[in-house]
Amino acid sequence: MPIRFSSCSFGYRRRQRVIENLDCELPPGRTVFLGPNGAGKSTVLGLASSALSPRTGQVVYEGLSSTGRDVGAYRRRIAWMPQQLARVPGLTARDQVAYAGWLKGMSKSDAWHQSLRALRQVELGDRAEDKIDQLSGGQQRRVGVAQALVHGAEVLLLDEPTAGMDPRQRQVFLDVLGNLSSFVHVVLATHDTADLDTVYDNVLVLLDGKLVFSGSVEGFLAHAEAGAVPGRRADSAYHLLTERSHACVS
Ligand SMILES: Nc1ncnc2c1ncn2[C@@H]1O[C@H](COP(=O)(O)OP(=O)(O)OP(=O)(O)O)[C@@H](O)[C@H]1O
Repeated sequence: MPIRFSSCSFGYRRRQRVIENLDCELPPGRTVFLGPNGAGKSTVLGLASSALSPRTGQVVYEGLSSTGRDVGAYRRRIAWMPQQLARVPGLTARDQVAYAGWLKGMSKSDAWHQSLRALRQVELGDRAEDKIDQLSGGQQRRVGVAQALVHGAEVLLLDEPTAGMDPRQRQVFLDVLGNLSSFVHVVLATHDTADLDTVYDNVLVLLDGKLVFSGSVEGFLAHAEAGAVPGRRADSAYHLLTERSHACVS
């Protein structure tokens, strides 16, 4: 599936360069996207979703460019859940999910029908008729995942979906990920390295807008300190990779 970045640069303001000449692929399967605050993860996901347009270079998914005349077809195949969910107060959870489907080009009746399926997928079928602002923060994030799932996209880009979830909600969410069809590819930005080896296939690590690691979970964990206990290997690998790369950059 890969979403391919070719010589991509992007900044939010003139002269700002958050991403510079990025050449990389977001791989197929389940990918966890790590990096410190401000590394540029949300920016990369925004570019991959086509919500942001690169200043130079291009982002391509299966021959479709994220900008220009391909953008509609590109967006139908890729779903994005940003960190800040756009909630419409007064709408029910189901209205909100159906609306997201309609925005992606589904007919009203199809979006309405599929919205309940998507809410059931995130275990919120019984809350479908509740107003969105009556749900907890973690439940609202699961509604956001349902919005990403409603139109049957091939790629889900999820930006810190488990932020603010309690351990039970987080487990529900991880089960949802585990139950997705193998035809759905996921790239998930997070600071959470727990259960990395049981949930994901691939790891990306971004630092100052540059990828300092892209590979399998096993390849990533091989960077851990020799003595790291099993539950700490992911943390150890992350810290060693980012510290080493910082030393190279500075
Ligand atoms: N709307 C914006 N306007 C100006 N600068 C921005 C904007 N959004 C992000 N930035 C800057 O771009 C850089 C990358 O931010 P980004 O949100 O992509 O990082 P991140 O890795 O997702 O961080 P976090 O883990 O904190 O969510 C940061 O320096 C940030 O200050």
